[in-house]
Amino acid sequence: MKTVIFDLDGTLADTSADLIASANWCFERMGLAERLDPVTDAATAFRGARAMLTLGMQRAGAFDAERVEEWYPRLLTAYGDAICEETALYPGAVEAIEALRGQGIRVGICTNKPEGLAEELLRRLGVRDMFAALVGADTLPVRKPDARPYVETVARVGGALRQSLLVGDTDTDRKTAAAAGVPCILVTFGPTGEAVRALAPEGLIGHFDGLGPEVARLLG
Ligand SMILES: O=C(O)COP(=O)(O)O
Ligand SMILES: [Mg+2]
Repeated sequence: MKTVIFDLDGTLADTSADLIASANWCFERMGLAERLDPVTDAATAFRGARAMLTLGMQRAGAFDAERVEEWYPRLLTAYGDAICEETALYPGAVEAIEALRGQGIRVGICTNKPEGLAEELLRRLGVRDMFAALVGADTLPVRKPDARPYVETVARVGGALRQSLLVGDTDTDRKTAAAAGVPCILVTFGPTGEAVRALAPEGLIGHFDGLGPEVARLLG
């Protein structure tokens, strides 16, 4: 009944370039000269569509919360049209997940990407069938860091909460795991690097090679 639940953006896949391209598509149409950078603004991309819109508007000195909400669905539509141009799974992700599955460990995805976009991306990456369940930002009325999407993902893969953990990349994942009362492994290969240590996760991995040993240590 051991279960490992994965975040998607910034954890399983580097989606930053395609996310930022969709934000820049919006800024162009909004008449803003500001553009986000696919490398230096990657951490903001992993915080999602609203975070990217907010940053671009703030930098342009044109932040407007209503305008963020107005452009949010447009950004998602643009993103959905070009969701897998530059996006790639992180090295070793497939092998590490297959190894967990080979040990009978259940695996699922709990993401703050809207469910339809997450389903589409995983299909394009050819890995949707590896996961027994996927819960997205709009699957339930609440999203991470609320514990409910995580608890629901564990239930949908047929796992037991007390023998589960979350692998993620941000403080949202760390808070979600804490709210659910389960361990959290954070990845250090993303744009925040070793600084994720400050979030005091129960485990850290710098490469997917390290996942199996960390899961064994934390779930026994
Ligand atoms: O789109 C977001 O807000 C982040 O998505 P994630 O939860 O898969 O990292
Ligand atoms: Mg993430």
